[in-house]
Amino acid sequence: MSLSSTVTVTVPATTANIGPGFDCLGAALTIYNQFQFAQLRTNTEQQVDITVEGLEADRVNRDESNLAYQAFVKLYEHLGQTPPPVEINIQLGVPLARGLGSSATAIVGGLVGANAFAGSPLSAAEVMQLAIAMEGHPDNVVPALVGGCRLAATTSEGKWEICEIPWHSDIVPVVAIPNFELSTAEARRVLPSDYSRADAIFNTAHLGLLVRALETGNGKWLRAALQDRIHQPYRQTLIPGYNAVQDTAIAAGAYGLVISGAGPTLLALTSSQEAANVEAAIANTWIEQGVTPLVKALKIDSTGATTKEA
Ligand SMILES: Nc1ncnc2c1ncn2[C@@H]1O[C@H](COP(=O)(O)OP(=O)(O)OP(=O)(O)O)[C@@H](O)[C@H]1O
Ligand SMILES: N[C@@H](CCO)C(=O)O
Repeated sequence: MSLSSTVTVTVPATTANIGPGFDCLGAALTIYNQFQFAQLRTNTEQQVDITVEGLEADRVNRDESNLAYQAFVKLYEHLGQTPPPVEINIQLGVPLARGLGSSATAIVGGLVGANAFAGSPLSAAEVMQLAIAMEGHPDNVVPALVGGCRLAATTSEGKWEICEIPWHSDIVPVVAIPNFELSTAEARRVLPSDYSRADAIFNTAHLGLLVRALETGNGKWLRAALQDRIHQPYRQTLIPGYNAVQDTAIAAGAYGLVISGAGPTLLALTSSQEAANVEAAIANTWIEQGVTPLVKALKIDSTGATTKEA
């Protein structure tokens, strides 16, 4: 099998949970990270040479602890092979630790890059299983790999069943990315380990309604469906100004506003008509609350990770 000498993997950001879909629902967004892998020619024991450029580049590790490299090694370990020495160039467009799936881009980039580098021995489904195992939950890595909005559920054999959730073209995702980080680990620590039957029923009903609302574009359903009792009530306190921004976004015409992934980015869903109003209202209110956000209307990426080999 002929092996590629350079592999470039482009991976979209993702927004996970979307209100009631904690740890099972996520969508790919039109912001991207790029990971380029090339053979490292060296006479030393050096295994990896990492360069990072773009947004917040100085915040990413350049040693063997780098998550994209860890994923690269993981795939070779899975194959029972020693990973080759590799040069990795990372171009960052997805802000780090903001609830937009930056870690998922690194995991997907490393696994997909290693698989292509090794001559594609694993199927897309096998790469997906490895990615979910590395991230610990499917809601970022699955849409990062295959694009679109995806619901993931385990089968009785413990595998993952992935279902595409159609996203109505008039529902616009607006992200408000604040100027501070919140690690997923920290945002998971504040969650309880048990929930009441009432909360379980509440989220089951709202997730069902959300799936239908996303598909049909029914605004009345969407307004009700974005409520959640599993993670948001516990995480809101980690995000200054959350309630004020939510109120103002809804007053400006958003169907609702939720925490993107583990936060602190906030995600408003709105119609294309109201998107500009909602963007301005969120930005002004969060600034009044002392937080400087970057607010952007995005689209759903329908492709997921793409690979170029040279
Ligand atoms: N491009 C990258 N290359 C290497 N490591 C990365 C990259 N992007 C993120 N990481 C690692 O992932 C960490 C952030 O992961 P974390 O799960 O806390 O946030 P997130 O993935 O951005 O948010 P969320 O999971 O809520 O969407 C970073 O601190 C860094 O260690
Ligand atoms: N479902 C995850 C997404 C962030 O990785 C969480 O909310 O913790």
